[in-house]
Amino acid sequence: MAEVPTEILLSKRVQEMVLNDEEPPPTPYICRDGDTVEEVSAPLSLVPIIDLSLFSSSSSSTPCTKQQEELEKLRSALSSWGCFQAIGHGISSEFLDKIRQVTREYFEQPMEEKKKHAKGVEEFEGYGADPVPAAGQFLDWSDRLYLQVYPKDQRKLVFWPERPESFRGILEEYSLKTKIVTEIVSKAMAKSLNLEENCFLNQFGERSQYQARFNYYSRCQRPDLVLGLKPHADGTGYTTILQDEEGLQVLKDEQWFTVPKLSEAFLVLMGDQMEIMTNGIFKSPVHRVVTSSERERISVVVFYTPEVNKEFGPEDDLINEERPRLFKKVKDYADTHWGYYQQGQRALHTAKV
Ligand SMILES: O=C(O)CCC(=O)C(=O)O
Ligand SMILES: [Fe+2]
Repeated sequence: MAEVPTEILLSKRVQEMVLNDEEPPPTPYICRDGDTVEEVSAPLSLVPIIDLSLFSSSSSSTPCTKQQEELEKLRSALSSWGCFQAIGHGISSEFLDKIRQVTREYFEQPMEEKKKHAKGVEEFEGYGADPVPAAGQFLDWSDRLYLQVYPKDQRKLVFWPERPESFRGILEEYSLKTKIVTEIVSKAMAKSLNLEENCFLNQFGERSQYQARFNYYSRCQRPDLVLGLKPHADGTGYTTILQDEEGLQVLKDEQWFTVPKLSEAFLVLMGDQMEIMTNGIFKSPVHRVVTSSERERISVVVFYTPEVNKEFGPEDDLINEERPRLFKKVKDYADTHWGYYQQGQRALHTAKV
């Protein structure tokens, strides 16, 4: 088969190729041949579950025993896995189903409808795929809609779908609700490290960034050859991920652990910037998405990142003789991260002292 240039492939959607029966996947998507790392399936994978409802009465300065136990569980989860499944977050299961449903409806629309919000191959926002990666890097077997949500004055509404009609309203509501959850999580993370509860919120700043990414992972005839999303760590502060089917895997102890499907939960996953702020105590885990030959998968991801141009670094109280400073103060780390990501590499070393 003749090689199709990457730019041409990226101007066409994976979903389109699957619907047109243009499989097996073209070469730039083939990245798994000979992949030998062990995979641990969902029932056996013990991704920690944390009940956020135990933290919401956080005004009290002396946490009760149950809260204290959950804080310890949180600290241990983030120091080993770098992620946890959040329950008790205050967002109803009906609403989570609603956003999953509207995401599916969005992607199931005809291609012309989605292409109304298409991004250029070098842009971030809008409907399409990631910008063209560095030469020799693989392409992801997925399609996305990527939107800046907060600060509100940064929204580019031209990319916000008008169909399904309920889409914008549901995204607005989901963003407001996840914003509240990130406040609870940020405070709980601080308390779990015996820090002042607002310290991370202050580091993220008043104009912290929320980007929403809606992912559509088409089924693939050869899931053994492609990945929905290549292995990477997030360049964010942290990320929340709502899924409707299994497919996300987190690397721990040199094994891929599948994140189990829990309809009432979403995954909270540390990005590199939380690893920096906690002086390396919390881990930003490598993760990836595998595809299935039987069903497609959607996920709704919110990237939560410190405000643009704001310097941040390890909390002073986490630097001591036993744990010397590991990271410098940095700013706009997400940009550095992106440059490395496009070459299939991590950027965390650039922040090391
Ligand atoms: O779709 C998922 O489950 C994970 C998405 C992800 O890791 C990302 O968008 O960075
Ligand atoms: Fe990610």
